Amino acid sequence: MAAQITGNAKEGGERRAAYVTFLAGDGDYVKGVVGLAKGFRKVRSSYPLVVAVLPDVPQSHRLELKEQGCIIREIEPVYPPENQTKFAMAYYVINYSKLRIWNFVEYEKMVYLDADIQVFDNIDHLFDLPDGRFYAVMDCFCEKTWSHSKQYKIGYCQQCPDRRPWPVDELGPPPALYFNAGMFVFEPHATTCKSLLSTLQITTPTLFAEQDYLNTYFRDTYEPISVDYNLVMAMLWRHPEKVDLEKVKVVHYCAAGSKPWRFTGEEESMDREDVQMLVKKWWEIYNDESLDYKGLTFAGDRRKKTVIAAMERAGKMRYVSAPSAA
Ligand SMILES: O=c1ccn([C@@H]2O[C@H](COP(=O)(O)OP(=O)(O)O)[C@@H](O)[C@H]2O)c(=O)[nH]1
Ligand SMILES: OC[C@H]1O[C@H](O[C@@H]2[C@@H](O)[C@H](O)[C@@H](O)[C@H](O)[C@@H]2O)[C@H](O)[C@@H](O)[C@H]1O
Ligand SMILES: [Mn+2]
Repeated sequence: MAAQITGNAKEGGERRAAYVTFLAGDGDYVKGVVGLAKGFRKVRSSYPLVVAVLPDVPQSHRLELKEQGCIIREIEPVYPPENQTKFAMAYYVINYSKLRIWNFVEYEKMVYLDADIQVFDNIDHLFDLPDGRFYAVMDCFCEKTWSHSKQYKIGYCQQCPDRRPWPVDELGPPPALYFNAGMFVFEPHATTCKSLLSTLQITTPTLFAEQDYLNTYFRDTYEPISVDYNLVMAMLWRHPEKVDLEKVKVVHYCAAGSKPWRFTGEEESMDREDVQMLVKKWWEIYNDESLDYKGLTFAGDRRKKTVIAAMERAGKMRYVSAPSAA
C-alpha cells in the first residue's frame, strides 16, 4: 500500500492526528476537498486528510478524492429534531452530519475544516495545542446572513463590541464569544459523540444550525484562536483592522458568492481586489498538477524503503500510513 512519507517527526513521538473535512451531495463541493488536499501538500503537512462523506456522495467523487491521497470515511446523516426553524441557508440542515466526526476515535486529535477553506501556510502546530479545550476562530455577525439575528438587528458584533454596545439593561448580558464552525481543533471521543447526538435531539434548532449548536455545547471549553487560522472572508470588509493578509494562514470562502469553483465576481464585495486575489490563489493550487497525489508505485516503494532506512538512521522521519480503502 502506498504511503506518504513526511518531514521530521514531532518532538514527543507519534501523535494519532489528522485533518478532517465533510462532503455531502454530488455537487461541486468535491472541488473544494480536492483543493484542500492539494493545499495541504503544498504546505507540506505531516498529517492525512480524512473526508467524512454522506451516503449520497458518488463513487466517482470518492475515487477522485482517494486518488488525491484522502482517507474516505462514510458517515450516516444527522438530523435535528422536528422543527419549524428557518435556517440562514436552507441547506444548513445537512451540516448537522458534521457531528459524526467525534466518532473518529482512531485519532486523538483532529482539525476540522470546511471544504470551502484553503490552507496557505503549514498549521500542523495546531495539533500541539493542549487537550481538553475546543479551539476555533471568532465569527462576525455583520453579513446579511445574520439579518434574522438579534445581534444584526442591534448592529452588535463581537469583533467590535464598543461600536454598538449590547443593550444589557434591555437584553441582559451580551452573548458568549461565538466561533465560526468552519474550522476547529477537537478531540474525538465516543462519549462526547453520543452526548452531542442525544443532546441535539432535545435542543431547538436555530438560525445557524450545527454552528449554533456547537457554540452552545462547547461554550465552557471554547478557546478563541487567531483569525489567521480561519479568515471568515467578510472580515476583510467588515473588520479590516483585524486582518493582516500577510499573516493569514487559512482562508474561508464563506461570503456569499465567494466559493472559488462557482465564482462570478458579481455578488456584493466580490469585485474587491483582495477577494479576487484569494480566489485566484485558490485556483492556482487547484490547477497545479505538481500538487496531485503521487501515491508511490512499486518502484516507489523500493525507493521508499531506502529513504525510510536513511531517515530512521537520522532519527528524523514520520511515516504516515496512506489512505486505507474506505
Ligand atoms: O452541498 C454541500 C453543502 C455543504 N457541504 C459541506 O458543508 C460545509 C459547510 O457548508 P458551507 O461551507 O457552504 O457553509 P458556509 O461556511 O458557507 O456557511 C461545506 O464547506 C462542505 O464541507 C457539502 O459538502 N455539500
Ligand atoms: O451550518 C451553519 C454554517 O455556519 C457558518 O457559516 C456562516 C457563518 O460563518 C456566518 O458568520 C457567515 O456570515 C456566513 O457567510 C457563513 O455562511 C460556518 O462557516 C459553516 O461551516 C456552517 O457551520
Ligand atoms: Mn464554509
